[in-house]
Amino acid sequence: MAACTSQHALISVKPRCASASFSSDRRAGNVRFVSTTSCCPSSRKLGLVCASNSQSSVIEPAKLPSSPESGSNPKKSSEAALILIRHGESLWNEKNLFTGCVDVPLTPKGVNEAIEAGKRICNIPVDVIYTSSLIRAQMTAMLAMMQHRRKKVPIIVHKESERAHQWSQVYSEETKKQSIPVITAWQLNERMYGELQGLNKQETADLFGKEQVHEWRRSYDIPPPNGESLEMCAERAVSYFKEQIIPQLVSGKHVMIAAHGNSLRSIIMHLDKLTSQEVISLELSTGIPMLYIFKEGKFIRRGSPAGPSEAGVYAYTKYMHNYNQKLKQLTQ
Ligand SMILES: O=C(O)[C@H](O)COP(=O)(O)O
Repeated sequence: MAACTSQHALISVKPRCASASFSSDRRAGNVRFVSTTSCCPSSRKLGLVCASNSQSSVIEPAKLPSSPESGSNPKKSSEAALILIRHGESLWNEKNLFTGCVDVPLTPKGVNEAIEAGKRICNIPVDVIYTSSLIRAQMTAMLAMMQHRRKKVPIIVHKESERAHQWSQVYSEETKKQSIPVITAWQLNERMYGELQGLNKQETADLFGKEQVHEWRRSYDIPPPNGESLEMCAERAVSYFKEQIIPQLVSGKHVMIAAHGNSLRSIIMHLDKLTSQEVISLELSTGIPMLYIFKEGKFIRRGSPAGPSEAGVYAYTKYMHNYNQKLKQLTQ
């Protein structure tokens, strides 16, 4: 099970919590604004609230989520899962270097984080995966999906040229049903860090001052030198989310997005209606999945799904519970 290793963790990764306070309403709970060095003290739940079997606010049953029968053509449903996951630790995270749009792979620790993340979401239906165009997000998505109980094969969709599209066609409907399309989009990339890319974060703070560097890293509208502010990053990431991903959820497809600290911060800011002040304190740990339920046009934050051996995400909704039952039958 992943642990709260980050000094600033959005999410409690303790699998069970005494109470649950799921809400997309930013005023409703003690979610998301966290800065602590201790790991998950129950009195100070970090960010998201975890699964609990005693969860009482169960969403009404809906149609089964995509199942083997529905294949790549899931039925229209009134409820869809949205999983957000920041990539696991990269080689430059490890070295404390500003990374931005530089395409750096995961460390072994990052690989493990992705695998652990996969275990946490292994029971949640996934019909389509979105990742950035950067390898660390793609590795994370793939490694996480290797853990999924449904055992569908994630396949990157190549549309960069007509030939790439043609040459990657699959000619078996059955095989297609056993696949999950992975759509890569530069719009989900990390914010472009401009002239900070490749610099050491600590040395940059020593040189320019802690406050200045914090402003570059966390303010909403102040860009680092020749780079993107969070606002600029949101312009492309949130537009993409609205134009490409929401329609999938509306059609009942369950979506996973593997992306980056800042592209996801901008999406969460949108989902949770955070102000530009509030988003300053929003921190995402590497490799921790977050779950939202999309229902009747609204996003309901569901916390970090617990691992397979703990109280599962199926405690959240009957809909998920039904999917889980079906999955059990299939994989027995
Ligand atoms: O691009 C980077 O350096 C990190 O992935 C995110 O950096 P941040 O914590 O400074 O936003």
